[in-house]
Amino acid sequence: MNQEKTKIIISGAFGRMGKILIKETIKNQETSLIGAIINENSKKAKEQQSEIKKDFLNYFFLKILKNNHERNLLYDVLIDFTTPQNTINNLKYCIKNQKNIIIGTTGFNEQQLKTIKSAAKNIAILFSPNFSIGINLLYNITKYIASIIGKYVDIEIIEYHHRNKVDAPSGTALQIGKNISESMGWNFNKDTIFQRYGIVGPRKKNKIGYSVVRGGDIIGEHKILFADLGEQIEIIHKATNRSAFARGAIKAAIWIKNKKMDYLICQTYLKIFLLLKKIK
Ligand SMILES: NC(=O)C1=CN([C@@H]2O[C@H](COP(=O)(O)OP(=O)(O)OC[C@H]3O[C@@H](n4cnc5c(N)ncnc54)[C@H](OP(=O)(O)O)[C@@H]3O)[C@@H](O)[C@H]2O)C=CC1
Ligand SMILES: O=C(O)C1=N[C@H](C(=O)O)C[C@H](O)C1
Repeated sequence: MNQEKTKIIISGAFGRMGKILIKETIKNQETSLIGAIINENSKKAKEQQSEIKKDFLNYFFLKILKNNHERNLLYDVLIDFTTPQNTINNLKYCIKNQKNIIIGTTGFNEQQLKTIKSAAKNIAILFSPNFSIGINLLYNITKYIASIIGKYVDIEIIEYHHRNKVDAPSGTALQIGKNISESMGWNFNKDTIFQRYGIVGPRKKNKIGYSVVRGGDIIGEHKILFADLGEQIEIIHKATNRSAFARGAIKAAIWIKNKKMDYLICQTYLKIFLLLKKIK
């Protein structure tokens, strides 16, 4: 392979996703891990620092980037699976240093989403709440089913995640709902049922209902139910290992390396994956 490796920095080195991203970036023949950023103010990060260095000592010397100055290293792409506020901060550094970014973080508010979109006037951004291939296929499958029976069935999205997840519903569940709403000509902000409690009355038509489950170490499960009278369709995706997300994000980083400014969200991601598969 003659092509130069994609130089990657990972933000959130000690997070659930950060750790697996580090492992997968090291394993990947087409990428080279330049460093990983920790939360300087985090007690947990200080405690885990020696542990993670020990873990990776056999592979390489993990460069922990502690301050903003250090981030101006030669890298191509930053991968960020952290928190909304930290992602917004990272975006500023990426714009300043003209580096592209892969965003996997979820839970952004409207203002933050606008900031991400406008940052794409300066750098290339691929932003997806779910980097697994299965979910990106499911986006299309559910839109297709909705286009045929969506007007007369009840559509419910049920998502299951681990007890430490802080945002709800998941970014993926919201994206599935937005895709269906858009394809049906519904208004996602109005035609959504996020809560039910007490005497809520019969279910209204043309609305998407949400249920959120949090427990134990569930990595991520999304179920889309199309319920009619006398029959139901359920489309289920289960993530059984975070490496599915990490590998997808790394593929995306390789792809975005030399791209100029642009903003791409998840639906485009499947096309990118298929393209990469064809190339190999
Ligand atoms: N798009 C996708 O495919 C997927 C998206 N996600 C999303 O990714 C995000 C992270 O998930 P997960 O790994 O489980 O969460 P974790 O809480 O395990 O990890 C988040 C990490 O971000 C770090 N962080 C926070 N602030 C800073 C900062 N200022 N500088 C550097 N690091 C910082 C935290 O450090 P500390 O704890 O030390 O403060 C922590 O290590 C979530 O939004 C989740 O929904 C998750 C899986 C797949
Ligand atoms: O926080 C998680 O763990 C996950 N978050 C993403 C989301 O909010 O959609 C994706 C995945 O299901 C895991």
